[in-house]
Amino acid sequence: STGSVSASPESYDESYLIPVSIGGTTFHLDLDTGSSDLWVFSTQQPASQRSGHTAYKQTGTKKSGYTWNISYGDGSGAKGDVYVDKVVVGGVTATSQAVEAATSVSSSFTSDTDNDGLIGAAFSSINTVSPQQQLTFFDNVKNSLSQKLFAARLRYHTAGTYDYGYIDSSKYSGSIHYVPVNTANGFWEFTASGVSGSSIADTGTTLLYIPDSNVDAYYANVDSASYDSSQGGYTFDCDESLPDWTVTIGSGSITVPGEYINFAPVSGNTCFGGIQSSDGIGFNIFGDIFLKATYTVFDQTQSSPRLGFAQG
Ligand SMILES: CC[C@H](C)[C@H](NC(=O)[C@H](C)NC(=O)[C@@H](CCSC)NC[C@@H](N)Cc1ccccc1)C(=O)O
Repeated sequence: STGSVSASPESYDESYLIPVSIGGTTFHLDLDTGSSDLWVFSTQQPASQRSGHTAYKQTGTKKSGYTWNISYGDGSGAKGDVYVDKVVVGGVTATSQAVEAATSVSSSFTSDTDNDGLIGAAFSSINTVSPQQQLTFFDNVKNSLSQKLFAARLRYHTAGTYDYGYIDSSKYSGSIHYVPVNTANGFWEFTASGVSGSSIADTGTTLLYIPDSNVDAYYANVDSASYDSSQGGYTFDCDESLPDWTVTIGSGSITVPGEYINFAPVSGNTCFGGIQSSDGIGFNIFGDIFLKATYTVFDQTQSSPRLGFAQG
């Protein structure tokens, strides 16, 4: 089988949401290659905590005694219990998917009323369900796919797609360049030339986080840029045109247009940069600012997983 689903950006491309059918109800979820839990808002939460969200009514079979509890790098988190239900994404069906129903979520999830939860697409080894870890949607369906892969084509300020089971050559230029993935930490982790340390491809992270030295070198070419500790990152005049950022990954290179690196206004005519420091995180994070310039293939067709990057 194959399938394709639209990925619609929230304002400023903060995140990209896809329609997911769970037990016949459609939820708008953040497909997140940086985590491995499929969780949704549910009627088990206080009404005030789920106001404005589509909530799961536990249509599936409860996995008694199973719980989950996840924390994210931005300090947000959620927890709850576990059901098994039918999940459909872009026409691709998992008949018995672990659906993690929230009993509580942190305030940033409550306030983002476009988002009804996350569908994790990192490796199942970091799924948080206890006493037995559960498989991601991709792990559940990959054997049924024509090819064991999915591909992200996120776009700048407009809807993109996630393709399942096939590569759409109309969505990129040049060729796809593949690099090996280290799965030891459960992420789609790879090495990028000229960027020290390990990097992860994370569709669920908004910005591009790279080491201080790379960040400083980039903004040295932006006259109005400075590090603003009150905003927690580099800011600059919204009207200043920004240089492109190019990186070599394996045998290919990807260029992020400067326009994409103006993330959003923070106050008046001051804008917040899409490139920020990864120091203190433990990984570089190639989030949406980078991914929206690419066609990225999350590939398990070989004996070991690999990532493919092409210019979008
Ligand atoms: C503080 C938590 C650390 C980062 C770690 N958690 C993780 O690595 C989790 C799985 N992944 C994440 O926190 C990040 C990757 C961090 S790099 C280590 N990706 C998922 C995140 N963007 C999902 C999200 C989407 C929208 C709003 C908020 C959050 C842990 O549990 O130990």
